[in-house]
Amino acid sequence: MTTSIPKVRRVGVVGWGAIGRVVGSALVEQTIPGAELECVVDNRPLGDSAPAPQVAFEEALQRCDLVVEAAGQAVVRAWGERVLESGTDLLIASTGALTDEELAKRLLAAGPGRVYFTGGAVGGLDLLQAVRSLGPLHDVRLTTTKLPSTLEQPWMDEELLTRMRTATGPVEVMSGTARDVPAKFPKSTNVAASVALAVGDLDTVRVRVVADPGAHHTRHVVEASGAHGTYRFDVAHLPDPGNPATSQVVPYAVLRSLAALAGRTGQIL
Ligand SMILES: NC(=O)C1=CN([C@@H]2O[C@H](COP(=O)(O)OP(=O)(O)OC[C@H]3O[C@@H](n4cnc5c(N)ncnc54)[C@H](OP(=O)(O)O)[C@@H]3O)[C@@H](O)[C@H]2O)C=CC1
Ligand SMILES: O=C([O-])CC(=O)C(=O)O
Repeated sequence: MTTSIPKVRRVGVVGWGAIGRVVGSALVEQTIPGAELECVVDNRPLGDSAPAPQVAFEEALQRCDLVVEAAGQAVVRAWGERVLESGTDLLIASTGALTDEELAKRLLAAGPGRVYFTGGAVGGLDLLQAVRSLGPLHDVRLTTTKLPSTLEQPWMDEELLTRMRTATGPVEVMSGTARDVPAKFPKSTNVAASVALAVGDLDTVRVRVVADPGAHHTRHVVEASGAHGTYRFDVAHLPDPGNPATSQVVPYAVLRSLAALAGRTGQIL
């Protein structure tokens, strides 16, 4: 009998921010058996603060067999297909990029690398994806509530900005579908696209974005119903102290995804 030597995934982290730093540091500390940090890609020179070589994206494709995108939707658009065509797998955090359905189709068709999406800040996606096999979900709603400052966008007019800045309670800042909302809040509502990915339709998912000065926890409530049941997932996360637009749990969701990709046994799939 021959014993096969498990392959160690050589991981490149793109984006050395709230998510990337925690993911990269955990990989260096070998908390994910079968995965190690090979290199880091970021806009800014990181100097000694990165625990692995900082390289250009092209070099990361030579060195890695798995790239974690933790930089933003623009990076998925600019690099997604090239990563996959180079034979490197890609784990995406900025799922909001999938609201571009042409891009989503191209990513799913590209290879030989494989594309994956982390569940990120929202729960229940596995169950919604399973339920979808029984038949479509007719009514899917997501309500995301965050601190007003994390939701301010360049396209907002003075009236809305003033309303958000002077709010003493919850203020609805946008309602729309998972097709519209992640493009308007690219760093803050990727969860809407993640829910749409699970239920298989951007337009079915109705999204409300609420700014609340009392939202010391970021809250995502997913409610769904269909012929086979009703579902409700309600999460409240502490925000990352350095980047309150991102919940503290998100890098750990990425690490869980990496553990599954590295073949960790006992993993909940
Ligand atoms: N699925 C989910 O639940 C969630 C997804 N996200 C997604 O993850 C992304 C990262 O989140 P987070 O870590 O909190 O963000 P941060 O802003 O803390 O970090 C992102 C880092 O990526 C860098 N970066 C941006 N563009 C590029 C580029 N083209 N090439 C290399 N580096 C780049 C940024 O540099 P600079 O600042 O100079 O631009 C920054 O250092 C978010 O933009 C969001 O799209 C976030 C939270 C939840
Ligand atoms: O971290 C969160 O709670 C959600 C978030 O920023 C996103 O969906 O982009």
